[in-house]
Amino acid sequence: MKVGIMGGTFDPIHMGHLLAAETVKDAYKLDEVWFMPSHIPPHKQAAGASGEQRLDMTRLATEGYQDYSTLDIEVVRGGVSYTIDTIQLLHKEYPNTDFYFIIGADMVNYLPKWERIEELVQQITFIGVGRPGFDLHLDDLPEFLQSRVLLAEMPLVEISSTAIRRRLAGGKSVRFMVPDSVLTYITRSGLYESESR
Ligand SMILES: Nc1ncnc2c1ncn2[C@@H]1O[C@H](COP(=O)(O)OP(=O)(O)OP(=O)(O)O)[C@@H](O)[C@H]1O
Ligand SMILES: O=C(O)c1ccc[n+]([C@@H]2O[C@H](COP(=O)([O-])O)[C@@H](O)[C@H]2O)c1
Repeated sequence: MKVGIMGGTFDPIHMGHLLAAETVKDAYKLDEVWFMPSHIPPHKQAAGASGEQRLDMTRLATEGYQDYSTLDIEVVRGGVSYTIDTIQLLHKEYPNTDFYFIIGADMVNYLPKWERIEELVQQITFIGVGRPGFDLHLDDLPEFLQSRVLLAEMPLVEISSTAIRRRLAGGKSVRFMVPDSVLTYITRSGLYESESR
């Protein structure tokens, strides 16, 4: 089985994440995509919403799609969510599955700084997608990475969780930027009413 892992802070999950997953799934004929909220992201400030809230929103966004699901493994593990630790666990639990890690162009450029990246690229293939404001090409990456990163073309989506949080704090609409079920959750729980970061 071929499974895409869409890792993220998902604070909140938005249409850019969902479209990236779908485009890669289609381009590389993956059987499923598993969305995986991190506990503490390795390279940025801790999330605004709690791990449980980000899991709830991710579950709402993926439920009802039989080829999408949500993995709670990093939130349950706690601590800083280094991908190398997670992938080692996933390989143990699913020895017959090929994993592909889906990332946006910002993360492709940042790959050389990932924890134990030399080891990680031996264990997983990355698939990068475009994101407005970030160049997506592999020439600047070290050679050991270039052959382990595939690219997929996707319609560029100029949406970020940061912009969504800002809009909500400013009382602006984010309808159609996030799934309706996620918007209802945000509104009911009063998340992002003020700008925390
Ligand atoms: N609009 C987008 N198009 C393509 N990829 C995206 C987009 N938004 C996020 N991604 C990718 O999805 C993954 C998870 O992103 P993340 O949850 O950090 O969202 P974000 O919008 O970048 O958040 P923030 O604005 O809080 O930094 C990353 O690999 C990121 O590059
Ligand atoms: O393992 C690392 O060093 C590492 C560094 C940066 C990002 N990641 C992972 O990449 C995914 C996207 O990261 P982020 O911070 O954009 O949500 C998420 O699953 C992170 O845990 C992992």
